[in-house]
This record gives sequence, C-alpha cells and structure tokens, in this order.
Amino acid sequence: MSFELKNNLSDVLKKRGSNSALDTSFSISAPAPKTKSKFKPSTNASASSSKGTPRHNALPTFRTPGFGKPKTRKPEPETPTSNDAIDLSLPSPSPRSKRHLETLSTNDGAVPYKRRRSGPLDDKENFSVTSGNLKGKGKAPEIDDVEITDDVHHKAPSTKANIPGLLAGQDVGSSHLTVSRPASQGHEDLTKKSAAELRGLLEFVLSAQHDNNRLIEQYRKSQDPKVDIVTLEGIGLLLTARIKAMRQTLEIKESEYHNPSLVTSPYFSDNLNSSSISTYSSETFIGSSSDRTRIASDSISDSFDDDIEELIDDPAPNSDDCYWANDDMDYEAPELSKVLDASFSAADKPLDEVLPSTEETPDHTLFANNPYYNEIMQKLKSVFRLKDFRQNQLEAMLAALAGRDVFVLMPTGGGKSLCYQLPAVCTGGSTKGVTIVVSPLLSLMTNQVDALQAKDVDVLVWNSETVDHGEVMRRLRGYPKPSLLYVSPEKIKDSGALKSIFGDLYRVGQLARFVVDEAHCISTWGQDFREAYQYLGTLRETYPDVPIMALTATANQLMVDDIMQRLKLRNCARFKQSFNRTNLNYLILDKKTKVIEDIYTFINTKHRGETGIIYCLGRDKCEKVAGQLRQKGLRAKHFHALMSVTDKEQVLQEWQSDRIQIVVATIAFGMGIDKPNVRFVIHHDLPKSLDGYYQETGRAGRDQKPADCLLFYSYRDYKVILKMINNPKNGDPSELASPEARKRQESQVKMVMQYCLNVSDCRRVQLLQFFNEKFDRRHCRQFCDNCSHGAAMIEQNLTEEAKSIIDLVQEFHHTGQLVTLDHCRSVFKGADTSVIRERGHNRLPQYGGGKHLDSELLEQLFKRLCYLEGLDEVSMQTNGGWHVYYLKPGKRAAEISSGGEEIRLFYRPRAPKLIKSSSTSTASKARKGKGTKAQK
Ligand SMILES: Nc1ncnc2c1ncn2[C@@H]1O[C@H](COP(=O)(O)OP(=O)(O)OP(=O)(O)O)[C@@H](O)[C@H]1O
Repeated sequence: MSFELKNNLSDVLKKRGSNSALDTSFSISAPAPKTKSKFKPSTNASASSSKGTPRHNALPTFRTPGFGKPKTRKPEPETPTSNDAIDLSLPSPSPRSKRHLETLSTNDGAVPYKRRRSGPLDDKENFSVTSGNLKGKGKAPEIDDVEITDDVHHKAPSTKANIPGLLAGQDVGSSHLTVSRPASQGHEDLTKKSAAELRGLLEFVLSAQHDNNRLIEQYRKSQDPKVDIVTLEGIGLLLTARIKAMRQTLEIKESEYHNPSLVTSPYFSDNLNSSSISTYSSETFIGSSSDRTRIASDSISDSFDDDIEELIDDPAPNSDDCYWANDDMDYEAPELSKVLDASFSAADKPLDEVLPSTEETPDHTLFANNPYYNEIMQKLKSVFRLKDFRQNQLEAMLAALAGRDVFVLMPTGGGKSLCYQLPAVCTGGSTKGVTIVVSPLLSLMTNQVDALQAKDVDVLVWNSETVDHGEVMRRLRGYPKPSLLYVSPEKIKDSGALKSIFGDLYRVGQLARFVVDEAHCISTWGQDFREAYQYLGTLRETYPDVPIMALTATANQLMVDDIMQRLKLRNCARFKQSFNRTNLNYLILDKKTKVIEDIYTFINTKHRGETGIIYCLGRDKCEKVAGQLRQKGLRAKHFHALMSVTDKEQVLQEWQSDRIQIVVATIAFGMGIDKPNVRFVIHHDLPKSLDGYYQETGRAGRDQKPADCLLFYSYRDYKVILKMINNPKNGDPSELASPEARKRQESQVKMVMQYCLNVSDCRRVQLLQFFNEKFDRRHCRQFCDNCSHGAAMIEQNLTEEAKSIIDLVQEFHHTGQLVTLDHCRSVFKGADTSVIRERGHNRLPQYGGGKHLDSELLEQLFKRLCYLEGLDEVSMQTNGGWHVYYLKPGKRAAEISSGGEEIRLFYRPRAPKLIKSSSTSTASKARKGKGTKAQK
C-alpha cells in the first residue's frame, strides 16, 4: 500500500488556471511520506514545548528522565541470587552505549529494526534494557526480570543479539548476560501502570518475544553451536510469563474502564461517565470534573497547557472542545481535488441549469377578490418595496388576515418572515392590534427589528437585553400601539409584567396574533429544542381567540405533527413546499487530511474574497480555526454563544458589512442569519443532525445564486458526538438527557453519518427524504457531489472481505498488538513495507486478502466497518500530548465476522482524470450549446 498523498490539488489548480495565491507551504501535492514522523519520538525533547509551538506542528516529545545526561558509573555486576539464574559467560565484555533500540542485526543478514513510532509508551525510558547501570535510571525497566550486565560472557562472541528491547544493537559476543528469574513471581509493578501504558509495553514485549522465537527457530534449523539456545529459551520463558502478567493486569484495568475515574481520552472508554469528562490525559488530570486536579506534567507542551488552563478556568464548559484535541493532525491523504472538481464543474453550469427558470409567483387572478388582497399588495410595495410574492407567501398572509391558525413550512431563505411581518402592518384583518413574534435568538430579533425599523415599521423588542422595560410597557399600554413586539420565549414564560400586558391587550381585542418563528424549537425531535418554547403551548388556553402562526424550515412530518399538537393549532391553514434549495451545491469530504489546509485551499481557490461561514462543534475550536485562517491571511473571526453581546454584535456587523470574510461559528450562528451573498458554508466537524445541517447550510445562497456547502466528516467526529450525547453536560449527572432523548440524538447523528457515507444517492434525495419529501434525482441538475460524478456506480458484496478484516483486527487484539487503521489496511492490501515485514504481519493469513480491491474501496470498507461497529478506534495519548488511534474489534465484530451481516458497498471506480478541463466538461459544452440542458 502506498503512503503517497493522493491529493492532486496543485494539478487541479494548474489545470483550472487558477490564480489563487495558494499557501506555498501547503504540501498537499508533495509526495511527502504519510504522517510517518508524527508519532516518532522526537530526540529533541524541547521541540514543541519550549517555544510554545502548537503541538500539532511539532514532533511529539517523549520525556526521558536521564536521557542524554552523562552516564553514571556502571554498577558492579549483579550476581545471580537464585539458583534459577541462567548465567552465560561471554569472553569479551564491552560497554553499551545505547539505551534504546536503533537497529537490530541478525545472523541472516541485517534486518533494520526501528522503534515503533506509535506506541504511547514506546519511548526510550520504557524499553531501555541496557547495561548494568540500568536500575534506577529513567523509568523502571519493564522486563525487570531480565538483567543484563557487562561482565557476563558469552559462548559465541560473533553472535549478534537479536532481541529487541533486550540486546538490540549490541554485540552479545562482547557482553555478559545474566538472566535471573524474578525473586517474586508477582508483577506488582504492572498494577501501577495505566492501561495505555500497559498496552504499549505489551506490544513491545510481544515484539521481543516474536524476535526471540524467530532466533530460536533459526537455531533449530541451523543448529549453529555458537548460538546460545539456553539463554534464548530462558528469555522466552521470562517473556511469556511477563506477557501473561501484563495481559491479566490489562484485563483488570480494562474492566475498570466501565466506571473510570481516570481516562486517557474521551474516545478511550465506551462508557464515559461524569467523572471522566474533560479528562485529557492520565498524566494530566485525576479525579472527577468537580475536583479536577492538575498534576505537574512538563511533558506537555506549552500550548497544550493553555488548553488545560482553559478547562480548569471554566468549571462548566459548554464546550465540546474537550473532545476535540488534535483531531486534525493525524489525518492524511486529502481528497479535496474531487470536491473541487465537483464544485468547479457545478460552477461551470449555466445558471439556468442550476436555478429554476422562473421563481414561482402566485396567480394573482385567483386572489383578486379576496377582501385582504388589495391592502397586502399595497403594503408589499410601499412598506417592503418588493415586487411580488414568493411561493405560498400570499396564501399564508391571506389566511392569517382571515384570522386562521397558519403553519408555514418553507425552505431556508424562503421568505417566512414576510409571511407575518406584512400582515402585522395591515389594518384591515379580522384581528387587530399587536402581532407578538416569539423568536429564539437575540441576534435574530435584533436583525429583524433593525430591518423593520429601516422600513419605518413600528416595532418593539422585549428580551433579556431590553434596558428600558418601562418604555416598552408604556408603548404597549398606550396608543398608537406598535405593529409588532418581538419577545423571547423565556420572557413570555417568566415575565409577570408581560403576561399582565398580554392580558390587558387581549381584553381590549388588541392581540392580533401570536407568531412562533422557528417553531421546530418546540419539538423535542429537533436539535434546536428549547425548554421555554414548551410554555407556548399555554397560549391557546390563555388567549383562545388569538390566532397562532407557526413557521419553520426544519421539520419533518414527525416534527410538524408534534409542533401542531403542542401549540394546539386548530382549523389550521398549512402551507408546505419543497425544501429543496436548488442553488446549493452539496459536497461531502472525508476529513482525513489537514482540514485547515483543505478549507483554506477551497476558499482561496473557489471563493476568493467571498463571504462564508465555517461551522465547528465547539467554541474553542471556532477560536482556533479562525486564528489559523487569519494566520493564512484570511479575514476570519469567531462567533459563539459565550462571547459578550457586544463582541457578537461587532462580529456580526463586520461580517454583514463585508469587513470580515468568514465567520467561524458554532450553531449559535444559525437561525436568522440572513446575509444574501454567503457563497459557502463549510462544516469543519460533523453536524449533530440532518435538520441542523439543513438549517446551517441554509445560510448560504439566500440571494438565490449558487453557493457551496462543504461538509468534512469523519468516523472520529461521529464517535465524539456519541460520547457527548452520553455524557452529562458539565459533568452533572442531573443534566444527562433522558434515555429516550439520548437514543433519539444518537439516531440523528447516525443519519448524518449515513448521509456522508452514502456516495451513490443524490444528496438532495437523501436530505429531502429526511423531510419526508420525495425528490427526483434528475432535478438535482448535477448540483451535488454524488450527481456530478460522471462514472457509474458498481455495487460490490464485500462480506467475505469484511469478515477477514475483522479476523485480522481480532488477531492483533488478542495478541495485544496495537495497530492503526492505516496499518491494518496496508496489511490487508498486502503492502510490502519494512514495518509489515518486521512485525511479521506479512505472514498472517489475512495479509493481502484485499489485494484485489481498489484502495479507495478498501478505505470505504474500513470506514463502513467502523460505522457498523465491527471495528472501533480507540485513542491513546502520548506523553507529548498526541493522540494515536488504534484499531480494535468493535461491539459487533463477532456478529459481522460470523457473516451475520451482508456488507455491500456502492463504489464508483476511480476516474482516470478527476478534473474535467473547462473546454471538455459537459457543463461547458452545454453552455456553448446555449439552452441545451446538461444531461445527467
Ligand atoms: N417576496 C420576496 N421577494 C424578494 N425577496 C424576498 C421576498 N420574500 C423574502 N425575501 C427575501 O428573502 C430573504 C430570506 O427571507 P427570510 O429571512 O424571511 O427567510 P426565512 O424563510 O426566514 O429563512 P430562514 O428560515 O433560513 O431564516 C430575505 O433577504 C428577504 O428579504
């Protein structure tokens, strides 16, 4: 399996003739080795910490107490104290200078042995069994029952030592080796180690055992008298005992994970509970979230310290950020070019192919006789300065003015606000007085109030930020009354003064209607559920004669029913239209690369200087990403709920006025953001639900011109969200959602993951299906990644391959070997690499089992198996603060491995050329042929 980067972005850009100022440091197209250096212990221990360099830019540091310091005098050779001691005499002792393994020579030719790069504790101090001064140096040697001293002599001076971790690189012929059985058969020292440490140790000792066995094997074939078989066998016995002890201890430790007080990473245990939230590292925090204690750990880089401080300072992080450490550092092989290809080819299309030829406007002749029609038309032009209505607007207004309850389901950006704002300024409706608009977000209220005031509409707002309540009350009690009052649901629920005013207005017939904007917030089925919205269910009983209008862009049938029932709507006029946003180009990208680089490239290539939004899951992430983009020269700022009102307003204003190009935000920056020219919305992290995703992407292209919605997804994001769902907020168990709610949330994020993994169906078909809307793929007009690919899909039954992969991972797991997903994939693909050879993985029965599969398909299969819980990734943190992900069998491994599930994947064979040149693309041809429709 090749480790070359597959991305051909530079080529892509050249071919596109882009003049983008790409960051020259972006090595996406360089044939760099994958991430080899990433987990390689740095020999420069201060590389990342001393300068405060971000840890993901530096090699991880492994602390090695005593390493690099002058060696202390060697102690006297130890004399075996037990009769069990195996004493080998060597004629010519020589000093050992290396504390750790570098190379390993063997009798049968040099086989370079490199230290494994990924074991969390696979660093110098842990496996440095060296000369006799070993004791007390650095951390305790793990193979403590093997002692090697300098004055031991050997029968075979020319034999090289071949046991990694014991004699590596040493000419045993010049040493004296003493192997003594442990005085105590107990392995108490192991119990003090964390599970992560144990795994690292186990892997190493297993590797030593493997090499030792190989030597014994060689001896059996050659019967070379120079080889000291007794020693080798003795070492073998000791290693076996040690491995057994390690496994037992590990088993006990792992069973403790189900109720851990200390976890190395949120990915690590299946059942994180309150006590484990926000725990970064076993060496960093101990105890529950309420009494997080920081233990001095100077192995952690400065930048990492900053993150920790932030968590400590904030005892109740709303943030999901603690789950997102370093997530973008160890991906590789970006495939951005594909997305750019899809995106460019979509942009090549003539607009009339992408957009509906004409906006659906009402047939006015049908309504001309309606008693409210004339006033509506007059106000549309004089107050709102618009020419005509969009689909369903006029109908909804007429129903509202007739005093009916109204439910409006319109796509994002469809123009819902006008449906209630315009009737509010009409005086001839069947109900008179003030229109009360319940709105979930302060920023949304502010935007709308500002826009209405700019049109000279008499509008008031009453929410937690209203300073002069007296004035608002005076206006509501006096005359003339305002046309609209915007209130937060919390105010309606909690303010006695407001209730009293509503009561007064109701008695005098001055409550025109209640408008519940973003009505999906009342439904517990949606991600935006707001507790205070529940109270709105009482409006109908308290003010039975006042009509209610509910509006939303994000509700499927289940939620619609829920909303109607909760608001107790009656004789309701319902307006529903397609949720399809014809001008949005949906693109999904596997987040396996340096996502910031990809985002930067995407923006700079496709949307240079244009406005956009980047969504992240946590507030810290927003700040970090915005900072990284600024460093690259983009005008980006963050936005999240914990910012001060002034700061938020400032960011919003700067963005609205194009002074900044990009807002990097949490979903706090969603509903109600109505900037017409947003040309891209990027999801840096997996969204938690499809309705949320639809809502967020809905900020793009509100001027009806084409816009890109790019989503980066990863299985790890998916797991993080699952963990978040099952962890109580702020570590408070009472904040844990009910089991039903958690199940629902889990199924929501599962749907998002399925959406991302589905590379065959039109994105619109999938997305709209969520809203119970049937969509004909042909109407997508190749405006999503799946539709824009020309190549046909092939369905493959990969059940046998899947079983074999799981067997492979089980084999690794049972033998205690830590392997990454990439490594497994390489083994299964039959890659001929030194790592695979050294670890003997080329001798496994599954080696090369997937040779016949295209790399991309194989990658897809691994992803699918993770998603199906046949495989699982666990993260461990190195001393340097790095996360390393290892593969292990998932919860459903046994089931899948026994053929309990047929694994079928749709696969699009790799196109020979990812980018169509502009002269030959279908779209260009179509454009030249004026008016001819692009064919699917
Ligand atoms: N009839 C119309 N003609 C032209 N523009 C319109 C019309 N109706 C609404 N718009 C414009 O469309 C944009 C979106 O409208 P609005 O903010 O009401 O959308 P929305 O349906 O509330 O969307 P979301 O749910 O995504 O917030 C606004 O800029 C608005 O001025």
